[in-house]
Amino acid sequence: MARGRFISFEGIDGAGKSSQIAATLALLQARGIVVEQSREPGGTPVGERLRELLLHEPMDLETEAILMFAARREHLAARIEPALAAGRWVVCDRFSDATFAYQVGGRGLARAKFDVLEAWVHPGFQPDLTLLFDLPPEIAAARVASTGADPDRFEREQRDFFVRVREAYLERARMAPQRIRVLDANRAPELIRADIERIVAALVGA
Ligand SMILES: Nc1ncnc2c1ncn2[C@@H]1O[C@H](COP(=O)(O)OP(=O)(O)O)[C@@H](O)[C@H]1O
Ligand SMILES: Cc1cn([C@H]2C[C@H](O)[C@@H](COP(=O)(O)OP(=O)(O)O)O2)c(=O)[nH]c1=O
Repeated sequence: MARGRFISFEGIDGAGKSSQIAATLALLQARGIVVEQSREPGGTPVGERLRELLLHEPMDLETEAILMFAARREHLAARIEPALAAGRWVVCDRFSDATFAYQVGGRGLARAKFDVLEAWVHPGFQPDLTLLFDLPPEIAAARVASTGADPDRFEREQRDFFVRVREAYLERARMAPQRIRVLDANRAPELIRADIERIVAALVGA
């Protein structure tokens, strides 16, 4: 049986990932692919409990980075690896590129420490495809505000933080241009969906 594929969605808060993830799942299912949806931090009982802490409890930066990777280790072991091995695809809202962008880029975690954690938790493993939703932080912030939901610890950060997060995402994309596809997220949802359909169709056919 062919191994499943792992697709991650990335971008600053309010980039518009959520609705496009739903459309992508529908697209894959319409092609007969069995696909699981997940998210980080989260995706497992342990991971969801860590998510509660990470999103709401103030903590030291290195603690934050280690907990992100602890949740990820559990996610890989309990969910992602078994699904891919059984031929199922996994579509995930965020993965390690988010730690590079938020903890290294946004908060200033030493890059060498990120590299150690990443090499420990998933040596040689990366998503087959990452869709990076790129847009100016002020537009994303207006979208987040318009939802009226209570902002979490990350969403409460100021513009400068998201400028750094965005730049780190783009730097990461330059390091892995085959895997990370940058989408202009400051467009109508239908246009973004059309790009995703094209990119995902190529992966299905590959
Ligand atoms: N392309 C778009 N143009 C304008 N508004 C959008 C677009 N995509 C999403 N939104 C809106 O922006 C808000 C945040 O979108 P969401 O998908 O939750 O972002 P994310 O999951 O990346 O944080 C929602 O209210 C959503 O309806
Ligand atoms: C996976 C991950 C997420 N995060 C942050 C980014 C987001 O602000 C937050 C949760 O992500 P997300 O699920 O996108 O938030 P929401 O449900 O509000 O759309 O966690 C990191 O800082 N580092 C990471 O490694």
